[in-house]
Amino acid sequence: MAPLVPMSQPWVEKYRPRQVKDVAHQEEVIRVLNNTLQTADLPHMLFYGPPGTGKTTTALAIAYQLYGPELYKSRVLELNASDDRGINVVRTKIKNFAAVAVGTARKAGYPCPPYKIIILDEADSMTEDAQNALRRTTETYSKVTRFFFICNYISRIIEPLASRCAKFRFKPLSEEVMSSRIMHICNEEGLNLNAQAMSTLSVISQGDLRRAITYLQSAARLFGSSISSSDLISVSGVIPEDVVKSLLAACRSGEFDVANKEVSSIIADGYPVSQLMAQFLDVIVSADDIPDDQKARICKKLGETDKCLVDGADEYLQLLDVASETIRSLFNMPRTLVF
Ligand SMILES: Nc1ncnc2c1ncn2[C@@H]1O[C@H](COP(=O)(O)OP(=O)(O)OP(=O)(O)O)[C@@H](O)[C@H]1O
Repeated sequence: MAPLVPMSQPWVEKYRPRQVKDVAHQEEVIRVLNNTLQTADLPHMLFYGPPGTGKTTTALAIAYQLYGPELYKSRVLELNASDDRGINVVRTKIKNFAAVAVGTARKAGYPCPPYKIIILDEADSMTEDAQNALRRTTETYSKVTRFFFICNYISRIIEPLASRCAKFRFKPLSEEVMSSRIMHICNEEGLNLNAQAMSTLSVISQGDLRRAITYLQSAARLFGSSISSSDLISVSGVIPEDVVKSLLAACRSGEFDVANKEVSSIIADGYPVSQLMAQFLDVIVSADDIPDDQKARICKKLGETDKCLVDGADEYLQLLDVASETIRSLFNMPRTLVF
């Protein structure tokens, strides 16, 4: 077995870009922000987009480039998902920090503007009351404090708050960008990842670089410096492709007993059904030989089943329901025809 790789710091932190210009794949956002950094006169900002695409990294980099290591701690307040998100935190912690004015400071190489920054990660998990209270706080203290709101879903940020910010959308990272960042980490950490493992990592991380780096570090910790595709699958909780394909093959047989046997075996093996459904959806959507109307029927059932699972329904019955509807769709059986 290859030697195990000693770990200390999480690699997502170790390889987090420190400068705005080093954030990959968000050229448009970075161009505008670099211009803004020249004047050091920032508006309130709202960064939104899928997970692991560089939103937090960009906010931290801007703050660092403005204040440098010495002033950073006193000028920047970071609040993330582990902090309380209710109205009380807005009335106390945020307000207390935002209200105190700061003067101009001089630190060589850093603009040190005369305002502070509050970075609110996962702002879309804040209650509506808290967001309303924040709206007033951002207005009242806008001369002395700038806010960076970070979220995945902009629709969950109340309009009066969103409209007070410059909005920046972060795109999911392309496979090439993910691969090049991963290659960089592999080179630095002395890891060996073949082309198949790289492609698997890209597929299972779905454009989320944080997830890709975390899987890579977990695999290195468990399997050493030579990492295979199956090592990555086993640390990711992703269901092996052949299990998903066997379920579809069983449905294609058109026989309920065959599908039921496959479903029972999947449940007995303990695979999480909601994850299986997500992967089954990908297989259905990308199947060239399934006509659109059949795909639509199966996708609708997957959506209904997903909701049932969230509400606590039985995994075996839900998976069997998906398999049954898949057979019905593939063989154009009317809904009333039940096995
Ligand atoms: N565009 C990018 N360029 C370079 N590295 C990136 C980029 N996006 C993500 N990363 C890497 O992934 C890690 C996580 O990124 P980050 O915390 O910025 O994601 P995020 O968009 O804020 O995600 P979330 O919505 O889950 O908070 C970073 O430490 C960095 O190593």
